[in-house]
Amino acid sequence: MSKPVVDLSLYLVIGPADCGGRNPAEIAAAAASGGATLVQLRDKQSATRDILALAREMKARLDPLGVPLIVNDRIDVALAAGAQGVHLGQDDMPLEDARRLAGPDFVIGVSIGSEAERDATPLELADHAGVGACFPSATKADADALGVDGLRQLRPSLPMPVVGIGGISAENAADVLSAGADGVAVVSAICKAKDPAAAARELSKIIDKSRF
Ligand SMILES: Cc1ncc(COP(=O)(O)OP(=O)(O)O)c(N)n1
Ligand SMILES: Cc1ncsc1CCOP(=O)(O)O
Ligand SMILES: [Mg+2]
Repeated sequence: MSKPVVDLSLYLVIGPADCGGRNPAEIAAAAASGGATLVQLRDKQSATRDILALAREMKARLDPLGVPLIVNDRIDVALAAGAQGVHLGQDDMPLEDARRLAGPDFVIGVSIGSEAERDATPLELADHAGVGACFPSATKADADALGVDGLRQLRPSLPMPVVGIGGISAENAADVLSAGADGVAVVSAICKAKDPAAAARELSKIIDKSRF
């Protein structure tokens, strides 16, 4: 097996808490059909076996669409579900341990929110970085907002592809890309939309346009 190709352009981060009672796996599949290029299951509350069951359902729906699945925080769940990768923040499992457990072909994303976090991270062990919060986020109220200027400042010192995250919407996605991000990661902009596929299509158009 070789390392899956990951396109960070439109990265949906999603879990039961974001979906107002709708099925996260259905929303993820709708978003993928609308142009989401990568999906992260982020469930901070459910029992392990429920997270695993949801990861399996998501993977079964996303595989036929060619969209990889990343699991937030839980490398055990990611491996058990056969997901393509894991996302680890600064308080999660250290990258050295994750890489040793999962091997070279597993996709590992890391959160970077400041120069200090960058300096404390073995950057060579991560495949990509989530940088944020770009803007204040109701989804993760404890995340300090860097602003696009913070992203612009950090970007040149990060040797891997970067996705901006936090408070990103159709109104500001182009600013995040012009600050140097390779893609945008969103929760609310898709999960809270009445029509998640249409929301993904709109973001996807904005991303395509801002590349030319
Ligand atoms: C793509 C992406 N970037 C950053 C994060 C945040 O990770 P973390 O700091 O570990 O916070 P939690 O999401 O675990 O609350 C992310 N999940 N995805
Ligand atoms: C997981 C995460 N990490 C930094 S901000 C954030 C939440 C992003 O959610 P939203 O797109 O709704 O602001
Ligand atoms: Mg985390």
